[in-house]
Amino acid sequence: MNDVILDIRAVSKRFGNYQALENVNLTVKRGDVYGLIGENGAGKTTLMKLITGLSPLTQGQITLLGESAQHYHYALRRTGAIIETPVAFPNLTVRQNLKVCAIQHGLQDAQIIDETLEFVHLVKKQRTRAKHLSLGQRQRLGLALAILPRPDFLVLDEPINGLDPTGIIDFRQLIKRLSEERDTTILISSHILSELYQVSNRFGIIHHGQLIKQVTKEELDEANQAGLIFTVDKVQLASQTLDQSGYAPFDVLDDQRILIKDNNVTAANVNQVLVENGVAVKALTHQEGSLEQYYTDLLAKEDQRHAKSN
Ligand SMILES: Nc1ncnc2c1ncn2[C@@H]1O[C@H](COP(=O)(O)OP(=O)(O)OP(=O)(O)O)[C@@H](O)[C@H]1O
Repeated sequence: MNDVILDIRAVSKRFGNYQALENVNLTVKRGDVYGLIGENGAGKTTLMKLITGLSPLTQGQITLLGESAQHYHYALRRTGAIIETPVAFPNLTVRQNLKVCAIQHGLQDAQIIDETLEFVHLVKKQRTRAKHLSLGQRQRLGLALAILPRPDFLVLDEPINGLDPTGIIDFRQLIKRLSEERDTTILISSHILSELYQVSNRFGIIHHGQLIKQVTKEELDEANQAGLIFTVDKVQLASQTLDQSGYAPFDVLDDQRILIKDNNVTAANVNQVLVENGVAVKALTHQEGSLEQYYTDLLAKEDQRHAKSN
């Protein structure tokens, strides 16, 4: 079984004299929810258009679902996408839009339309014309059209743009369900990094048309020191106790605080072990890995490096 769904090799894209993408190498593996991050104009949409065949490459090679070059269109049949604004026929109802999509994909079964409507929570709006939907409902219709043929791979360009907080939470759950229940591999971009952090397991950072970093969530958490922080009275004794009890990995942050990096440990258990061994726990905090912090630090370093080399 091939575990690489998308393999981008040395891809460049030029618009006239403007180099929008330069020597991009990126890999999406089966089951990934891959978060693509970058400033306005960094090249995210351009890359997604190349992947979905909406725009031709200037240089390089893209292999999608094992297909490349003249067989690429086979892979596109198994790929769904929302690039920029979702496309639907404004005068058709939600259901009619899905029906047109089903016919285009040679799907006759009415059940697939019902299932899709249920999946995106648009059953009650199925008789509403697309032009009368709210922004969040339109985004959900866009997603419905993209997932109706049950694609193996889904490309979502800023799908949560403009949604209200409930809409964002709703969309997050839809993406998680697509990944967990339907095994869809997803490439998603967003400027809302806290949201991207919650749904993605790997991240790619594009800066001025170059992919400057690919990082897993674990690596990011490690870099950001995510985990449980115990503030204790005897830090050395606490460290010995944790060592002996197998609560690794952990870091002694200073003379009062210890960070346990494993997010799966139960705070109550650690607390009990420490107290039983004569360590008083004064405070306990949960430190989240922050994609935003990681991203801004990385960009600052990158810009510094760039300034030095000029
Ligand atoms: N058809 C085009 N002709 C000329 N330049 C283009 C074209 N499409 C995109 N560009 C340029 O390529 C660069 C990358 O644009 P792109 O839309 O990929 O950025 P982005 O990372 O998606 O940004 P945003 O977060 O603002 O959506 C921009 O400077 C843009 O102006």
